[in-house]
Amino acid sequence: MDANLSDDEVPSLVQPGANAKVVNDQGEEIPELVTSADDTPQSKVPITIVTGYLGAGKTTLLNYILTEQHGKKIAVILNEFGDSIDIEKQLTVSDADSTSASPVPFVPLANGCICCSVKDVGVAAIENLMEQSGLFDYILLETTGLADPGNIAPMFWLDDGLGSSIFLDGIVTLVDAKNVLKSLDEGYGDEEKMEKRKNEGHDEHGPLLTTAHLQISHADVILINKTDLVSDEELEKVISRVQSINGLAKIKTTTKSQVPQLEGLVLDLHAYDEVTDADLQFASKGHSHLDPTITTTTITFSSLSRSQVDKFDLFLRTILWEETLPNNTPHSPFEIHRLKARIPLQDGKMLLIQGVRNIYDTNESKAPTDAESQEAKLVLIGRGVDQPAVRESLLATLES
Ligand SMILES: Nc1nc2c(ncn2[C@@H]2O[C@H](COP(=O)(O)OP(=O)(O)OP(=O)(O)O)[C@@H](O)[C@H]2O)c(=O)[nH]1
Ligand SMILES: [Zn+2]
Repeated sequence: MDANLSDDEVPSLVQPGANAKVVNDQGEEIPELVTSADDTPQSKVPITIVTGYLGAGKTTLLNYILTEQHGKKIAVILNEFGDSIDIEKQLTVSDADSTSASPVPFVPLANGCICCSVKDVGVAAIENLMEQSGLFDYILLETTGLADPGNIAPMFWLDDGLGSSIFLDGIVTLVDAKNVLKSLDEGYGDEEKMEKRKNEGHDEHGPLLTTAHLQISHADVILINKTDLVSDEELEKVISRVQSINGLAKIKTTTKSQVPQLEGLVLDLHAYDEVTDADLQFASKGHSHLDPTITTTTITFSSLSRSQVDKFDLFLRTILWEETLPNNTPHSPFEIHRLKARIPLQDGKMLLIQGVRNIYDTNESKAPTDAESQEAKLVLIGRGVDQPAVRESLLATLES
């Protein structure tokens, strides 16, 4: 399977403005802000997506969790989300079969957990599973080694049908310490592969994105596993490389996927409903350009007035939906995988923004406490995000 997915393969349900189209006098479509979900009600079941390259230790992690004391009834789903084309097929199948679908087979496990091993059923399986809710209060979804979390996450984050019963808690990516550098370099310097992609009509620039990049750039927690197979020196190299790609994720090293604690590392991450000061502080500690393909960049600026909020929103829509900069500012191509922002407002409130690929969600929260940074921060993960033009264009848009 070709794991290097491009934008035109993003399933239509996550396209911006797909639900609501507003047209102005000139007949131009005015993009609508993705409206934020209300605070997650208690009845919603959290889902953690466990991803990672082939053999990285995903199943080992799930088995470890199921034998640990965590006081939760966890449903484990082994799934094979392929690329977006498969997801669309799965959605169609789920519609056609929803009345006749047989109940998902459950296998009882230790600790009151249940396992439901479904392959190639995708969203339909989870919907069926939800009909049995009450049986469990947490879902762990193991995706295949080739899945792109950037395609999977939005289905659980914003899709209304599913969003009503479950919510995306976070994405945990397992990394094989022994093999990850090789996987990340796979697309680099491979002229033949790049030529083939160009001929297929992909707009490539620079080294190819590998599946390993996609899984690291979308992660909220990264577990660098199999530490027993590498030297301390090699491990340091892996940590630096992973950090240079994704400066937002929490990074932990593990052997046999044995995480030091479950809470906050695998369960209850709240990665999509909170944007903490600490998250962003970590990202802005500075980064090296160890990976030529994907990096994290942090743009800081001062608090915004109400009228600047609209300008900020215009900037976001332009970079996320048009993959360009406002006012035709010249720039090299860029592609944003993940975004978080925490923006103090001059009226004392705080704007919290989350994004995955081209969808984003804005929430307003109470004023920051004295201990928290009063500086506005926008963190971007993706390719080409650290070019000066992005920062300059944001500042110019805010001042316009
Ligand atoms: N040496 C070593 N082996 C490990 C470690 N963690 C897992 N393994 C082994 O690596 C192999 C793959 O682990 P899995 O947990 O099945 O990996 P996975 O990510 O689920 O693999 P796929 O589902 O095939 O993508 C198994 O034989 C594990 O026992 C570790 O920390 N060190
Ligand atoms: Zn597995």
